[in-house]
Amino acid sequence: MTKENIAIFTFFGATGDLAKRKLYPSLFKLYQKGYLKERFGVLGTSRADWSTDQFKDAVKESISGLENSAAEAEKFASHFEYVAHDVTDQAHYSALNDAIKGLDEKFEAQGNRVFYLSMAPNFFGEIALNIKSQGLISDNGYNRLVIEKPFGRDYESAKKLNDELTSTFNEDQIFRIDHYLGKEMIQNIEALRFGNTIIESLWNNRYIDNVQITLSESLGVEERASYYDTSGALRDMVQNHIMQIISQLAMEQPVAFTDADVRVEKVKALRSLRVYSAVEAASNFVRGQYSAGETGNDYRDEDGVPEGSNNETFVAGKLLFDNYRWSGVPFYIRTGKKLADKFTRIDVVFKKPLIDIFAFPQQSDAALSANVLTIYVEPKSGFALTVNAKSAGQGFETEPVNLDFFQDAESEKEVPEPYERLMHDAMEGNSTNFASWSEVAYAWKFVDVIRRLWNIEDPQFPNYRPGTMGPKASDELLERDGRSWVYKLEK
Ligand SMILES: NC(=O)C1=CN([C@@H]2O[C@H](COP(=O)(O)OP(=O)(O)OC[C@H]3O[C@@H](n4cnc5c(N)ncnc54)[C@H](OP(=O)(O)O)[C@@H]3O)[C@@H](O)[C@H]2O)C=CC1
Ligand SMILES: O=C1O[C@H](COP(=O)(O)O)[C@@H](O)[C@H](O)[C@H]1O
Repeated sequence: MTKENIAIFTFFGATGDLAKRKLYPSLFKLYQKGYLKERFGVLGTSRADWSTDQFKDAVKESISGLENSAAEAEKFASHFEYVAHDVTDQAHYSALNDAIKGLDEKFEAQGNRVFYLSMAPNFFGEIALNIKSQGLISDNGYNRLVIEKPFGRDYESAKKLNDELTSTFNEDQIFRIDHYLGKEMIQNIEALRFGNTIIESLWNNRYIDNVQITLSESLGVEERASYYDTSGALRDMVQNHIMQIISQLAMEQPVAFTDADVRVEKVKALRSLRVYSAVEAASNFVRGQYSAGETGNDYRDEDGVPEGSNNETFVAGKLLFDNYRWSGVPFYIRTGKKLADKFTRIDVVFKKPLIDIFAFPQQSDAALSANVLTIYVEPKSGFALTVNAKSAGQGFETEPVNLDFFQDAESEKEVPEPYERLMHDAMEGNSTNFASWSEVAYAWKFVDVIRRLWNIEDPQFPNYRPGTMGPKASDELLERDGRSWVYKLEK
């Protein structure tokens, strides 16, 4: 049976892009599924001088197409209220407090509060401090802070932010959103590994040759240059999403499938990630920036990108763990904008059999292929294992064949959107799929070395064409180890 959640949400940045495109539709889906019923309220706030009716209209607009009837949308929107407020104006938090208390009383929310910061990160610390000093914390229900990315821009700034947040909220009240952790197939990594003896027993350096993680995007920087040009692919995708994926792939089996136990293992994995010296970083990481394609612009000529920007729109790298399970197994990663296609996949490449008995005495021309387990995260959800099998026929040739599983359209429909899943988890107090401070800290320490190196070296940009899989140096990174990317473009 679906359990009803009871809470008052306060959305800071309520008129913003993320709130309208993702947060209200996700709350609405929770409402349609019965996780939210009567006892929830939403206070939206930002500087815009909106009335509650205007806010309700914006909410209805953002869920249009999802609702079954106008009455359903109206009923959902009746839980929303708006207060115009500048988060830097301390005195005005009392208005928010009154509105939250009013909603709490109206919807009998028992003092449960979720503060969702969907604003530019430079406001996060200040809002958290004011939530406490201006008395927005309830003393009868729970108080949780959901916080958007980016969490700092290096270790130092992240630490400062964390200190500000933890002066109001305890670690178990802070939910650092990483929407990749809300994706179905990322969550499936744990099921696949710890639910299958045949996989977990081979999940180590005796049997795995290398692991490849690709987060490929076909769009360019679009309208987000002001943010993206100060971030770049390393901070935007590697420090958070890729580090989270890698920690799930590399961690040891948790004692139990609880948030505390999973976090312990993810942190242990990240602690054993080798933090490079500058020299090692230079040889193990490559960056790229896209040029004009047949239609678009060079990145440097995109709207809002400063002339001559050295910001990277592509990263590839090789990561190494210094621990018993993974010593000697490279984890190759790559991500970038304006690549060949939009997809996310993980390829786990197993070692080939030590002896290829079919190659001797020359019974077969074809060498055995390495077994590859591919986790397809998006756009399709599923996994495939390539194994060598005998080709049908008189002779004895082997060929790789696929054992695969893909979710069908029916089950895809059941899969919650990442934000839907994560907001539900936050109400449930389940932080398994949120980044803990220690994970964030270790990820920054790893990334900072590369960033510092790139800040002082002048790159040769642009160095890749749209529609490719990035610069040549990304392929060379693997070729030099006698390997290649499993996913490559057909020539
Ligand atoms: N958009 C996206 O796809 C994604 C966004 N994020 C993260 O989500 C957060 C929000 O992003 P996004 O929605 O795109 O940003 P927007 O710029 O679209 O929205 C910012 C919001 O903050 C409000 N705001 C700005 N200054 C103040 C202020 N002084 N006091 C009160 N309200 C203020 C704005 O309203 P007003 O101007 O009326 O005050 C607006 O509602 C960021 O941390 C971003 O990194 C993360 C992943 C994806
Ligand atoms: O966090 C971010 O992720 C998106 C890619 O997310 P996806 O779910 O569409 O794969 C990326 O475009 C954006 O730059 C980054 O901030």
